[in-house]
Amino acid sequence: MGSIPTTVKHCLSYEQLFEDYPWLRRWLQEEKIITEHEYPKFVKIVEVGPRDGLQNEKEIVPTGVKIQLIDMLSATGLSVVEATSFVSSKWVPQMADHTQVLQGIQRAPLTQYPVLTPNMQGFQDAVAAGATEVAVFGSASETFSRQNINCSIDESMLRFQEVINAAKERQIPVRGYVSCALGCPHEGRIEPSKVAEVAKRLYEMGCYEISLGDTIGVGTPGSMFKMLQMVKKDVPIDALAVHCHDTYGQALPNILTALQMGVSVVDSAVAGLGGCPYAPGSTGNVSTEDVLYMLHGMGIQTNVDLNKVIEAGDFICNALGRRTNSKVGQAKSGTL
Ligand SMILES: CC(C)(COP(=O)([O-])OP(=O)([O-])OC[C@H]1O[C@@H](n2cnc3c(N)ncnc32)[C@H](O)[C@@H]1OP(=O)([O-])[O-])[C@@H](O)C(=O)NCCC(=O)NCCSC(=O)C[C@@](C)(O)CC(=O)[O-]
Repeated sequence: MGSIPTTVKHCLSYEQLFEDYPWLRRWLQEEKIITEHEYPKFVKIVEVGPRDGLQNEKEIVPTGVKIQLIDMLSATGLSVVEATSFVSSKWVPQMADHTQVLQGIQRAPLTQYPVLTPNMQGFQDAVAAGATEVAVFGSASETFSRQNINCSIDESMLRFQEVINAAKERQIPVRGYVSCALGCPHEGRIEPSKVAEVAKRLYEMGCYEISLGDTIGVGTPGSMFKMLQMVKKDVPIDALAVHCHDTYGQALPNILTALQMGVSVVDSAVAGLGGCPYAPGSTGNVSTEDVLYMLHGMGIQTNVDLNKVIEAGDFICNALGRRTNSKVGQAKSGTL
């Protein structure tokens, strides 16, 4: 029997075939013809600890501590550190020092420091304070939208459009959040089609990335899969991020599910800090340390130094007088 011509050999190599046609692997997986997964080679971590992590703290965290935390996180190699929120201090007193924080940090050249801006007032204040990236935050739940930002989903979209238009004029990138993507503290289950609708609106309005928030951490790999399957029909997978709170201990499996579906941006908070003041019962975000440990163990690159994140976690936990929520942080410090 003669040797197989090179072109045919190539056709016989699945890896080559998948490299040439990346959609083929996903289609075969979705049709359940193959069950192996292709993971992204690089994952971008969006560190939300200084904002989402601290916004719900009862005692006001000194501005100097927030600044030192952000500076320590900047030194880890993180390319995004969400710094603060330009929201009403009556609603979220912990973020009242937004301007001092943003102006006090030492910006690393390759790191972005987005801030939350719910409306034009927040946007203008953020720009005056030197913000170079902002985020608008909507919800897939009507009730949560009213509780969190005091308006309906439709009204919020009008406000966000104004912010996005003004940001475009200044070439300021805008990130979009969709809260309650896997459940709402008031309405319970949220239809994936509703999440997809809100995500699509934000994307079409000009948000470069849409972060899908499991605000109260009730999702499972099953609900994450169904939700993402719906959303990715309307928003390119490359423009999606996942933002998982760990209330029911499902954050890492949920993130793994998202990675298997092609998501390559993950929000997390150092030491697993956090919770939304308007989401009763929600606990902290998945910890950055645990996400990094999982990703690095899988051979996925992040350009983030895990040991330096653990140091930042130790610093903020000492300042708050509390034990880290990160399993990796606990294991490394021998306090498991
Ligand atoms: C959106 C508002 C401001 C509406 O609040 P409102 O009371 O409806 O606002 P308003 O337009 O009626 O104005 C009332 C007062 O607020 C002031 N005001 C108006 N806008 C601002 C502003 N930007 N900054 C500072 N002050 C502001 C405004 O100037 C006025 O002041 P007064 O005349 O009474 O002295 C309010 O509801 C608010 O601040 N909400 C923020 C809630 C929040 O920060 N939640 C946590 C973040 S979301 C989250 O954590 C979820 C996420 C993103 O992590 C993803 C996930 O896990 O799902």
